[in-house]
Amino acid sequence: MTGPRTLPLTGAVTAGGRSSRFGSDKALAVLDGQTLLERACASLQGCRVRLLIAPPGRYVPPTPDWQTHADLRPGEGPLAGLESALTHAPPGWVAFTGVDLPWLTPGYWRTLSAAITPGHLSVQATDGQGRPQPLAALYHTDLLPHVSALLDSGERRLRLAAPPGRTRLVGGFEARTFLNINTPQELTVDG
Ligand SMILES: Nc1nc2c(ncn2[C@@H]2O[C@H](COP(=O)(O)OP(=O)(O)OP(=O)(O)O)[C@@H](O)[C@H]2O)c(=O)[nH]1
Ligand SMILES: [Mg+2]
Repeated sequence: MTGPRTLPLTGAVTAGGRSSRFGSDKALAVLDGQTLLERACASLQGCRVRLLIAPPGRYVPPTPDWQTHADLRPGEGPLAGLESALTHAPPGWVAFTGVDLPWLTPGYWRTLSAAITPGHLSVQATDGQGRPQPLAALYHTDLLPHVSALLDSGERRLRLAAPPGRTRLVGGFEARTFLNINTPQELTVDG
């Protein structure tokens, strides 16, 4: 899936995990004829720059225009994946997600992009319970020093990547948007 580069963002898919709950590499698990990695990348195909954050050589990106970059500190979780994405992205906004949210769409990212406002450094969707979704969010590259400082201090929680006062929250999404695949059973639940 190619199409016009309509989103003035860097798209980044973090795929450096071990899929320990899934039992095999969940990035390569298939849903409706596409791997989870392909589905995540497809939602971001309209971005100007596309980054796959994973060990080089682990995956063949869905199209050749995805640049693969390793973590700066491997094995530390998605917050370290975000650090690598913010390091390798050109200055500006990064649409960041994982491989395990198979129902994200280009329209999802357009909605978050439309909510970018001066003074904010992150735009995050909220689910039906009002909880922010940091694994399918926009982050500004200006957050890099903050994210690196968190990691330096031993912090690993992705939800701390953006200070609440600098985060714009957006609600109103369909429930299945945030269905997250951690086990093979979750893949068989129809979104
Ligand atoms: N770059 C990078 N991405 C990661 C890392 N750990 C997890 N991820 C990615 O972050 C997303 C969500 O992580 P998890 O659901 O915890 O995935 P996981 O760590 O592979 O699975 P579990 O081992 O079951 O926790 C997935 O896309 C993972 O590939 C990491 O150390 N580095
Ligand atoms: Mg994990």
